[in-house]
Amino acid sequence: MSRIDLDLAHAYRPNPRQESDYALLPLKMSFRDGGAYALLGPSGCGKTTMLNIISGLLKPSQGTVMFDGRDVTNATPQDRNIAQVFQFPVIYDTMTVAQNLAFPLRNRKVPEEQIKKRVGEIAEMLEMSGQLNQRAAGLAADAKQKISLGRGLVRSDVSAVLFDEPLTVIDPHLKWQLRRKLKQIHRELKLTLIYVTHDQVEALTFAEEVVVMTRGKAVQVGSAEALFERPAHTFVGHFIGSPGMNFLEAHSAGGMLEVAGTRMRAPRELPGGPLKVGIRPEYLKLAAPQSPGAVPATVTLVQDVGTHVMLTAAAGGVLLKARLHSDAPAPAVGEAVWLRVVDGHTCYYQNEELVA
Ligand SMILES: Nc1ncnc2c1ncn2[C@@H]1O[C@H](COP(=O)(O)OP(=O)(O)OP(=O)(O)O)[C@@H](O)[C@H]1O
Repeated sequence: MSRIDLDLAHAYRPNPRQESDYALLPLKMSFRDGGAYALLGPSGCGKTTMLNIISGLLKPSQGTVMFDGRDVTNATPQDRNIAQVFQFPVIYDTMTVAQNLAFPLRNRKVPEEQIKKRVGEIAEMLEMSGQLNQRAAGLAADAKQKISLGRGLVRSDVSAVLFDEPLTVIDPHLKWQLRRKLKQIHRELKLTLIYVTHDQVEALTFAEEVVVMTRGKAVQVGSAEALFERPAHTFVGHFIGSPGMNFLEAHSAGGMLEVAGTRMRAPRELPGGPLKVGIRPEYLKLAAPQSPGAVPATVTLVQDVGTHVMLTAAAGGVLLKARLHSDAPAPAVGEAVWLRVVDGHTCYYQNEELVA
């Protein structure tokens, strides 16, 4: 297992001049030895580029990749000792499940006894013990992908295991199980795992730390809780959560804050000038008229989804979402309400970056 340090940028085109020429803007990042990471972001943000640079399939156009302090920028994936699991199964159809799982070990001339033991362990973790002697050709797509996962995890001496959207072909029910399995396997094997996905639920359930990416930038690296409670960038606020964080234009001066046309005392020290106030739907609450931290709003939609009521209300030219308890009486569409937008959970942004 290795600690991985990146200090690099990548442009697919020669002579990059502007930000948009880069698939990855200059970044410095470290992956802890034995950590479970997810690279999360929308299509085209640079996740696969970063993964391929780590594996050695792609050389960064500038900068370095270090494994345990060793410069591996010019090393091949084999030299880096990386295992990779791709979106679609990469297995040998003519071999049995056991032979497929054993393949990476036989390649490395691991003694047969150890191979048998390790293959047995991995098959058990993936609940494939009963299929070990079956030919891969006859198996369903998700069983084949489980073999691919197993082949990625079977060697204990790899620097890291990299996954590129490995659950795409898996049906939703099994996806849930496999995500939990991978987490359990990580706890047992303590491998360094890096997992690319555009699905926040997948990232947040699997990883200890999630790297949130947008347009060639890693905007935040943090735990699920940190990304939820203190998004470092408005993009993270939008992207994480369902629905994402609410944002309102605000202005701060001399200890006072004006939010959506309502002046209030600033709850803590804030930088002066224009700000964005961010509050998650989970923390946005109905409040008494004129109460501290609240702004007036008009209800535009009330959706009772059983576990909670999702309220949509217009304030300061934007639509805010509030997740309310189902058992409390919900206001009606068209009703004038007050919503507490400023409390202990509120985050403050300037130029899209968290400032308080
Ligand atoms: N081989 C290539 N040549 C030129 N441009 C590329 C190449 N591969 C990717 N890109 C561009 O680099 C940017 C980042 O792509 P990348 O595939 O890393 O994103 P991603 O986040 O993995 O997206 P997806 O989830 O769609 O795979 C995109 O603008 C993409 O069009």
